[in-house]
Amino acid sequence: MDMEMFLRWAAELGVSDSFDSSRFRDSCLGHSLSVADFPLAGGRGLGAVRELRKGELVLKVPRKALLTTETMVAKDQALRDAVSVHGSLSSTQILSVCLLYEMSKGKSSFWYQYLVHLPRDYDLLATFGEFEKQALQVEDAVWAAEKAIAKSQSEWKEAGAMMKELDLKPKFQSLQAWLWASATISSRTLHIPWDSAGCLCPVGDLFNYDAPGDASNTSKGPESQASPPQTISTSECQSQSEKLTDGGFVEDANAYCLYARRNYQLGEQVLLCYGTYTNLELLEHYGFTLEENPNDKVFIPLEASLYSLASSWPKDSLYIHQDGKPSFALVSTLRLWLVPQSQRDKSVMRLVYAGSQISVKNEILVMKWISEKCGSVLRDLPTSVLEDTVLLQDIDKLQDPGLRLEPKETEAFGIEIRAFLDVNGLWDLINGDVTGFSGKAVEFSRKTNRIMSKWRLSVQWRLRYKRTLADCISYCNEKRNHLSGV
Ligand SMILES: C[S@@+](CC[C@H](N)C(=O)[O-])C[C@H]1O[C@@H](n2cnc3c(N)ncnc32)[C@H](O)[C@@H]1O
Repeated sequence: MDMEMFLRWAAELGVSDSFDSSRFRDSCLGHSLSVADFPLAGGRGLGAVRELRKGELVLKVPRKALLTTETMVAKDQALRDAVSVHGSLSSTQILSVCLLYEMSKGKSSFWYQYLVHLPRDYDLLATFGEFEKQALQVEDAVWAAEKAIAKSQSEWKEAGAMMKELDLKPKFQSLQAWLWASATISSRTLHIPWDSAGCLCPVGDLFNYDAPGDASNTSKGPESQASPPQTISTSECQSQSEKLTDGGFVEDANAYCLYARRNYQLGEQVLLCYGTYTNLELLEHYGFTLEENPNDKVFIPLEASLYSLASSWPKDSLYIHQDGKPSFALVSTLRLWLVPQSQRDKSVMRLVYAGSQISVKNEILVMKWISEKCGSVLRDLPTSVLEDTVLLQDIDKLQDPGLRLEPKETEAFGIEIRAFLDVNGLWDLINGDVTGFSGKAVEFSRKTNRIMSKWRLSVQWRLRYKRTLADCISYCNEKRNHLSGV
């Protein structure tokens, strides 16, 4: 019902998924898209209500509906004055303050119908507590979380004077509120050319994420040669569709235009590509990871001499793909590194830069080196793939709203789950119901559930990392066997 009011409000502002927005005053959706729940791929999202073709315009959001610093300031003199005084803040900090200010207006905000549908909580790295952060285990990831947390705190402090000047209520000035606003902006804004902070795009920010590289599928839906169904002002935006497979602000239309990035069948979730991200970056900026991410990269610690040798390949090109294959640059660098310095002559260098194998012996050494390195990284981590798999199952049990644990189940809990229950003082709650006599399901507080979701994401991330290393070991060993003719 609430959602219906929101979609009607958006329709009144001209948001539309139809060629003739004036015919659809009750809802801005229904011609191409509808809001639906996709529990395995992002939760609330947009589904196709008919077959959609790649490149077709599926949603148009007029400029006046967008939440940008510009549109918010245009409606409020006090905000305009504060923004002009605090020009030293970054545009993202300014947009965060504007968003909190707009939230503080409650029902009197022009965007109230949109604001009430924003998520209450986020799982971005900057919102992780100590326990969830340590659960990432891998040094680079823990460091990324620390950096994100510290950045949010310092940005919040810097924006303090502006929030004070706007006389925001204490709850809107809190770090908690700041984390909410900056996570909203990080995970929901779309790019606009006139403000690097981007814009919040009502309805347009309901699209869930599809990794680039998967957009090539054209076989599922109808063939693109068929004559196009009538779509919204296609002519206005078509010239842009080559450049923007997913969407962008179109000056001529004075609106944000979003396009189908591939063919979709009726009922399928319509996805948007927000960019190319590794799983750690997805976690940092959007608060989720993908089990299958063609852009994921696993970095392993390498010797300093290897980095200096790899000057032809940037440091961030030395990694392992999610499917376990070492990157081209990593293999090339190692080929050279494993040749004794005295033998690195012109012919060797030529082979290395051409991306060719130097010799069977060298290639075997390369595969052995990578496999052993991955093995040692895996051994040095506190838990194994198997332990993490069991832990994820246990977290899922704890997250089950109808949770009723048998005593033997809690006795079998591993160290980490015990530590979680200790740190959060939850043993009594668990044990109280373990007797089974109460017949009542264990109910965790909202705060505990939030921590659990983040902890689960950390375990999911590190498990995916370890699986990639294990796959890399198999890949290298297979290659070695093949090369040695085993
Ligand atoms: C722009 S919003 C998309 C709409 C969002 N699901 C909602 O209910 O408002 C982006 C957020 O959706 C979620 N999300 C998007 N794509 C996802 C995916 N493929 N898997 C899991 N979560 C996803 C993440 O929480 C992300 O921060």
